[in-house]
Amino acid sequence: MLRSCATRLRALAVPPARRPGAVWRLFSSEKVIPKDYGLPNPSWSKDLRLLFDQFMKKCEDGSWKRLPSYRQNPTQTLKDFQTRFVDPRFMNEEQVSKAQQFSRSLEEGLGFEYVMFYNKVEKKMVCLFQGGLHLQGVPGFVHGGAIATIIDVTTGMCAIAEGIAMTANLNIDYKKPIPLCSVVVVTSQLSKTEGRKLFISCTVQSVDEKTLYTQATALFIKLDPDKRLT
Ligand SMILES: CC/C=C\C/C=C\C/C=C\CCCCCCCC(=O)SCCNC(=O)CCNC(=O)[C@H](O)C(C)(C)COP(=O)(O)OP(=O)(O)OC[C@H]1O[C@@H](n2cnc3c(N)ncnc32)[C@H](O)[C@@H]1OP(=O)(O)O
Repeated sequence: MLRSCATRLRALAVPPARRPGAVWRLFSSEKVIPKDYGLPNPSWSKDLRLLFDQFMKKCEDGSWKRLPSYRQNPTQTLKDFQTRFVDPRFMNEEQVSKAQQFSRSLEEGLGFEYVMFYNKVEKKMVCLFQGGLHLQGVPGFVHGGAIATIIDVTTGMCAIAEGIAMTANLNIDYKKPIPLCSVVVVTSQLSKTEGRKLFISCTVQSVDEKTLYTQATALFIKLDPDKRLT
């Protein structure tokens, strides 16, 4: 398993800016096309590609939607969020412009490789996740903090589908270690809403659904537009 992961990573020896789909600066207009990280790349295993294809098929009737995923939030989304929730005294424009989504900040194939699909009717978010070699905790297995991250991101996107929300509580039961470079399915579902509180359940399972690696519950709170975060 580790060997095949390393083989795929050798295909990534091309600098990021030269890879197809990477962020390109077009010199004439300085227009920047952000890369969508929720699409296959050479580091994706056969398992991840197969599952991706299966979910793309489910998208054809409109019941599921693939979520595009970027390193940086779209400018307008970021502006709206800051204007509504952040005290301007605590904003550092330079830092904000350089900041990246944590789960997308590692090199392709070595960190979090994932794509998410959302079913609006079922209020369900599915994340197909392959944890790379730089996410190691116990030798050969994915670090518990990395597992918590992918759960937070998946439950978080499930919550954000209801409105801008932040994690207030995350409870995780680690039941079996997740082998590095393997593919797992993270499924989260909105189970209950009480006012601004969103209760979300989550499982991390093997592709064949025979192994339950991790189970979690999360509480997200929809942000109150009358309260600043800082
Ligand atoms: C945020 C997204 C922004 C933009 C989206 C754009 C693009 C998306 C792209 C990528 C996103 C990727 C997904 C990322 C997901 C990651 C999410 C995070 O990791 S967030 C970071 C960790 N969380 C925090 O730092 C939050 C820190 N806490 C707070 O800021 C506040 O506590 C809060 C959560 C904002 C809540 O404060 P409020 O003043 O708004 O609420 P309260 O009046 O205190 O409480 C309301 C209600 O909720 C109950 N409650 C609050 N906290 C808890 C808790 N820990 N446990 C249980 N219950 C809690 C409280 O008792 C109240 O209940 P009620 O009285 O019954 O109404």
